Amino acid sequence: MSQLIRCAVIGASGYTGVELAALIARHPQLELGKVYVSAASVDGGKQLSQLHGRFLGLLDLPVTPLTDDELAQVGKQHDLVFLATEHQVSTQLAPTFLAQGAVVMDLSGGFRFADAEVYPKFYGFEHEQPELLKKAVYGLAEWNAEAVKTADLVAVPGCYPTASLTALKPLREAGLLDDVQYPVINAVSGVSGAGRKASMTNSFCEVSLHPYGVLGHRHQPEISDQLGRDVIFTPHLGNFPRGIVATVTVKLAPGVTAEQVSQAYHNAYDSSTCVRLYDAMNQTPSIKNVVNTCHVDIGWKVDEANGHAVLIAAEDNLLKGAAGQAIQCANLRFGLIDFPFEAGAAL
Ligand SMILES: NC(=O)C1=CN([C@@H]2O[C@H](COP(=O)(O)OP(=O)(O)OC[C@H]3O[C@@H](n4cnc5c(N)ncnc54)[C@H](OP(=O)(O)O)[C@@H]3O)[C@@H](O)[C@H]2O)C=CC1
Ligand SMILES: CC(=O)N[C@@H](CCC(=O)OP(=O)(O)O)C(=O)O
Repeated sequence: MSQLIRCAVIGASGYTGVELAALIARHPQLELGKVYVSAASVDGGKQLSQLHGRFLGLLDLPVTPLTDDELAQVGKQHDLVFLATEHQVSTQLAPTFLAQGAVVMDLSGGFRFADAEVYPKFYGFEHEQPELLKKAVYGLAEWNAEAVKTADLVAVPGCYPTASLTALKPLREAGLLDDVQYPVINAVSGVSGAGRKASMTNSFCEVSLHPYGVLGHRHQPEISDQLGRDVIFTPHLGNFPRGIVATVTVKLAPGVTAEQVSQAYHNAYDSSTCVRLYDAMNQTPSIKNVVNTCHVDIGWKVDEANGHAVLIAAEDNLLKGAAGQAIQCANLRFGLIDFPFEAGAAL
């Protein structure tokens, strides 16, 4: 493919949006077109690198307010539109860009469920595009690559589901999990997981380390839906900026050995450039090893005597948990190189 794919980012001043813009700007086969904020945003017209100094020299371009005039053009002027916007905003914008002929990658949860009934219960709004829910493809890149290759609307997974599903799916698909006992997922996220907008719960003096969304977080149905079985999921907010560690306790099917578990991971991921395996936990996956990368690191340990295993996944919530996975999906959809995973790629 010689022609560059022209990309727009909606919500570019946000934490995932700016990471997307930076990945696109460095991608040899993508071209960064316009980057947008809401029509009335206080940041309209400012340089992206003025809002995020880390990208000075790379993202010296203004953020454009998404006015009605702009809205009428985005999907005509770009081949690919990334939505790094809040869930309901994404559901309102996606149909317009699709109708204009663009491919849409949505980082929100707005299209992650085929069943519209999930939305009032877990997202607090009625979904107004139930027909699009059936067309959207869940963009867990290592598991849905074939479907992503032909999708016009990709629902990029949530950050916690990416870590949890990457750890659990190899065992589930290989039939190694016990049928009765729910996998138990405890995960800790850095504060950027909550976005850039100020709020009391995310303010410096309020954040310590605490669970939230207990038995009611919207990522529980997302993980269960994609895994094909119920789980217990408890997220925690930690006092660091970015990264997620998910520690998952599972009961194994009767007689499953450590060797079978190891084999399932290698079968699933040996050809993946994104997933790194920590065999036998000689090292423990940690945020330090994945932050500012697009990798998800997986470790595990099996106790054959009691039939349980502990699985650990670590990722950068803004990269493999959001923008990096969106770029993986764009690579699949447009038949591009495996950037940013190919040798020598710098983030
Ligand atoms: N943060 C994370 O770790 C992850 C986030 N996600 C999802 O990705 C999406 C973006 O998250 P995040 O980057 O954290 O969010 P932020 O709050 O950091 O950014 C939101 C962006 O959207 C813009 N925006 C708000 N309303 C509109 C609108 N009507 N039209 C256009 N732009 C708008 C905001 O700018 P302004 O308000 O100035 O217009 C800002 O640029 C969310 O759906 C989130 O759930 C998914 C995985 C991980
Ligand atoms: C720390 C924190 O607040 N994290 C966010 C999850 C971010 C994410 O993955 O976003 P989606 O909403 O797109 O699924 C939360 O728990 O709501």
